[in-house]
Amino acid sequence: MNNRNGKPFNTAKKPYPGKNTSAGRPVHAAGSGEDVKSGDRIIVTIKRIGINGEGVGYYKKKAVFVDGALPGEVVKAHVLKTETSYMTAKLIEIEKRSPDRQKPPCSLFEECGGCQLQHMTYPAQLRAKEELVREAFQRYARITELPLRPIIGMENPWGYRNKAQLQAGWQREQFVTGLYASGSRRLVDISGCPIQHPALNEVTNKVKAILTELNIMPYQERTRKGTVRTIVTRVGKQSGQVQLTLITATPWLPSQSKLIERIRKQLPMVATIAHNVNDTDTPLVFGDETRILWGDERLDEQLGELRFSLSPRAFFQLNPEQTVKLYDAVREAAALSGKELVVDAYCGTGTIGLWLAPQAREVRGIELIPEAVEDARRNARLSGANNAEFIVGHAEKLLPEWVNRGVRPDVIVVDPPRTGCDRALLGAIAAARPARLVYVSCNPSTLAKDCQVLLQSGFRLEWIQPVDMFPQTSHVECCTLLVREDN
Ligand SMILES: C[S@@+](CC[C@H](N)C(=O)[O-])C[C@H]1O[C@@H](n2cnc3c(N)ncnc32)[C@H](O)[C@@H]1O
Repeated sequence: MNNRNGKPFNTAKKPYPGKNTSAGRPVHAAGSGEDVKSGDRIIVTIKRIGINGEGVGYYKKKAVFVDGALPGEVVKAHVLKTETSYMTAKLIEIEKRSPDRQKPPCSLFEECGGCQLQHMTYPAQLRAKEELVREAFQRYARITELPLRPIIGMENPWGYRNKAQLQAGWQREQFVTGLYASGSRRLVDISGCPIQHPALNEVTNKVKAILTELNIMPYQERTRKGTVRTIVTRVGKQSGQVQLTLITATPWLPSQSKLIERIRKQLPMVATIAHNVNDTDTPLVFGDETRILWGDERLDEQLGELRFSLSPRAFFQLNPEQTVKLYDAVREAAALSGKELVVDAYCGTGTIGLWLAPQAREVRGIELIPEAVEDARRNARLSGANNAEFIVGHAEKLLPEWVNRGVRPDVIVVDPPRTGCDRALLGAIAAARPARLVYVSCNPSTLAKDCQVLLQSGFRLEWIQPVDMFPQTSHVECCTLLVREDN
């Protein structure tokens, strides 16, 4: 099950301060020496924020995860589960409140699985994210003196998301769209999300109303009846145009021409209406087949000076404003002089490779999804980058093949999914011995684990630049520079 970042859902539950389900149970203070069982209440001092946005404290040296608690707070919590090395507990009462606590601006924060940190002021979120990176490197790479740069935050940390992916459902005799609640398949009806670009909220709501008028029903997993599974919208930051994709469980879309006509009339900002079919039970949002029903095949987007053209399924960074800052950090890390061969592994639509192409001799990108590679090639043409080529394949297969054939990149950039780099890829990087390795990551834990492997194969960690790509959530992106020890 994925959330709207296309990442696994946070399985932790949101807090319900004030609800006490353990009446009559003893309250233990930390270090009292008593054994704690599930159902007991404990008093914990929260030290930091965990990877899913939960508060982390310690009870007799055992980590306690308390959803909704903030660093510096002393909380009374109801123990839910005890394991050998950790416990999970539910927040009952805040005994000492953090000055960083705020009323979550979105009324759905407690229910919706999208954001984890709205109960924290933005400066505190940024500090917590730096701590997450430090903690990951301490835990997984045993590095305590980390060359961590201050995180780059946003001036306005709202309305930044350029893409919304909302599940369709049927509730109270109505067509609703929303996200699943944390750790469940319960759909939370969302008619306006404050971290999304306002155009996405408007388009989704109007499309939902048009579908209702035309009696086109949402698909329901339980009954396997209905049509529309997901409404995906993506907005171009410069143009304000919206690419709309309706994902259906059925191979057809009823009342198609009326649907197109009404969308065009009521939503002039929609530049593409696409239809994707997903009739599988997998957690993947998109199926294999996408048809353009009306309008442009691709959405135009611009990052800095570069122009991009995006097909409905292609990956593109969700926060364009912060992406420019992230890619600038990549450019600084790559320190190109014009003579280098750069490999951009996990290149998506070629954005990083093309950012670097003007300063490189040659760029080669590797990407698994053929449509994304087509987009990358088109983007290279749009940007006039005739020194960049993009190849479909697994990075962990292609790079080792190239290295075996004697290819020696000067700079390798990797930007893998949350699971991190494949071991075969890390081995090939070690064998290729690039002067610089730039590791872009959205998961500090896998970044730290992979860095530990790379540090053992002759690289030195120069710096890590965290960038807040997803304000209000617990996600943090990092650009990390590793250089060869012998350089
Ligand atoms: C985090 S995205 C990065 C995309 C791009 N660098 C950007 O900034 O937009 C990771 C990309 O890796 C691709 N991918 C996943 N596994 C891969 C693999 N084994 N080999 C090559 N690409 C892969 C995904 O399709 C996705 O486009």
